[in-house]
Amino acid sequence: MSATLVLLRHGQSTWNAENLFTGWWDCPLSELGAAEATESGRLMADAGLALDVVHTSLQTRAIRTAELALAEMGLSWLPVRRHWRLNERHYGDLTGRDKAQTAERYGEDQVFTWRRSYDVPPPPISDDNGHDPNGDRRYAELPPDVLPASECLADVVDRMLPYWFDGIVPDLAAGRTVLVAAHGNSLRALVKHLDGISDDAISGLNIPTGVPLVYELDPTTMRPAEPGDPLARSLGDPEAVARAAAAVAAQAQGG
Ligand SMILES: O=C(O)[C@@H](CO)OP(=O)(O)O
Repeated sequence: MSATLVLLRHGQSTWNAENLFTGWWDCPLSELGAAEATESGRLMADAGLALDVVHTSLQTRAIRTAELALAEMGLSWLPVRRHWRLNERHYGDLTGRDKAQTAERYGEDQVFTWRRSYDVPPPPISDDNGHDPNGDRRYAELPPDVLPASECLADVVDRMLPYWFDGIVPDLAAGRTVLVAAHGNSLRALVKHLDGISDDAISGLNIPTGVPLVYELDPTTMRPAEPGDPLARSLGDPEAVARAAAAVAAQAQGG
């Protein structure tokens, strides 16, 4: 018997559609994103996935994606738990900036380093940013020491893994089929752990919106029985998934 884990990046958000760095900013799904979320539910139902429990971040786009997918599956009644540790990577002072304009201003190499290097965080969010999410009430009880001002992927791995081990693994160990609805970079962090991807190689992984990734885990190790390409675990048309991943990679090309 294996333990089944489904990872789902939220559908396109309004800030994805506008090509803005989003991070912890709480924008909603776009109309297309809502349709992607519903379609992800259809894909999971067609794949015969009998979900038992759902985990989401504290961000509306992931929460709504799970709601729409579950509604499509007739599973709106499932128990759901939410945690800030599944949030998107905090984009620091890039939050709210246009990705292509940022590449024009600082160069594509610098922006690639900020977006996809493992251990270089963007500059910390500044007082004049205008889109500082940290004062939101949902984070009011977080100790100041864990509230980020900016995060690289290594930071996300460090703050996400405690929730993986303490919040999600116990569900899998109890034999539950688990859906995690989260974000491009919090899922890159989880996939890095699960598939044992190196710090260098993870920079080449881009996860498309609204595509479920299905992991069959060895219940002893809670790692995939067969490590491999995370996108090869996608439900849906592989060519469309590859095109969508390439489009994510290209979001920060200058004009
Ligand atoms: O803006 C963001 O928060 C993320 C995901 O949408 O973007 P990127 O893919 O550039 O890391």
